[in-house]
Amino acid sequence: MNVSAPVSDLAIECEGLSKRFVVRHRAGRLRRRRVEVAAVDDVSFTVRAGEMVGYLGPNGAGKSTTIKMLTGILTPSGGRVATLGLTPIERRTELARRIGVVFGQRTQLWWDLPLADSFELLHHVYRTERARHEANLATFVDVLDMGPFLATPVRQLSLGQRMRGELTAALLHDPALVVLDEPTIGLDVVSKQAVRDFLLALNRERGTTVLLTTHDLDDVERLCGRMMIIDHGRVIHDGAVDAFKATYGTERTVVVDLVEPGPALEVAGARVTRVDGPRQWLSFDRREVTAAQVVAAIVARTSIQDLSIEEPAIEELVRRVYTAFPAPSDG
Ligand SMILES: Nc1ncnc2c1ncn2[C@@H]1O[C@H](COP(=O)(O)OP(=O)(O)OP(=O)(O)O)[C@@H](O)[C@H]1O
Repeated sequence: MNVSAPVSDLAIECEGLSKRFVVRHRAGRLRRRRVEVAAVDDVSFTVRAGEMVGYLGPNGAGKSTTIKMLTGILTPSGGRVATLGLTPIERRTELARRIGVVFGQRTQLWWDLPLADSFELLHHVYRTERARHEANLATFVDVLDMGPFLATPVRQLSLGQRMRGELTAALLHDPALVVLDEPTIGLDVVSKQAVRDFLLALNRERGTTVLLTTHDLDDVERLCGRMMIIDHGRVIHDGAVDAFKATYGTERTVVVDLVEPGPALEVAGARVTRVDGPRQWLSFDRREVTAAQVVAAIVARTSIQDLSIEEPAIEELVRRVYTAFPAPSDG
């Protein structure tokens, strides 16, 4: 496919991209009804080389389906897509050498072999230069702290250890673009941080383009300059993370565990939205008060045992986008 801009400028380009699945629903005891699902519906966007973009959406929104089309796993039902200047489904092998893909739920590691053996096998699969392979591996083992479990069979690794292995497997061949599907899902705090730091360094030091799907707004906030939100197959928001937060992500919630259950706390600028025994949820607009002010006001009134600050969930943000810009009727 000819793309209008030089390959080096655009890592991903899709226009009117769609994917429809036909599913059969039970209709009565014997009959089944064919129902068409528009998993991705007329999606257009570009990602410049060197960008880090978050692709967010609730369950079933169409994130994985988009990624599968970008990487040549699924054929689009309509529209066009170019990844690193190539039509993915036609140039799958060539593309595979130039991109890295991590699907959180699937593995590209050999289950029964020690982790290190998978890396060695991938060196042969990608036919990377030995010196480059060794140098990359040494860096990744160091940064992701994989030394202690390199000799462990993959099936015995914890989820966090395996995810570090998956990232390494996807990046050993120096891809220009890495596509990550839920890279931090289910990870403990330490592994999450290790994965995020690693991706940031990769982008900063090597200029690798990163597209990641996630449910986790925290991932996007820490990693990406830009976020797209997909819902029911359509991109309903595409813009800078900062601007989005300033518009939609202004509400925060302090969750506080009191030493003793008590009446709803009264704190200027915050309101109690839920009480469960000694635990209370206080929501506030961070343009009006800071979390520190809310916490200080609580501590001045009562003794607390613990507290945390919650970000709004992606489902809530999607709702706010719709409230601000009601979706056009599909008619
Ligand atoms: N192979 C398939 N056959 C039929 N329907 C499918 C298939 N794959 C996905 N779908 C449907 O397409 C829609 C989008 O699914 P997709 O997996 O892309 O969403 P997602 O945003 O990645 O969700 P999640 O966050 O739950 O992984 C859903 O309604 C899903 O049920």
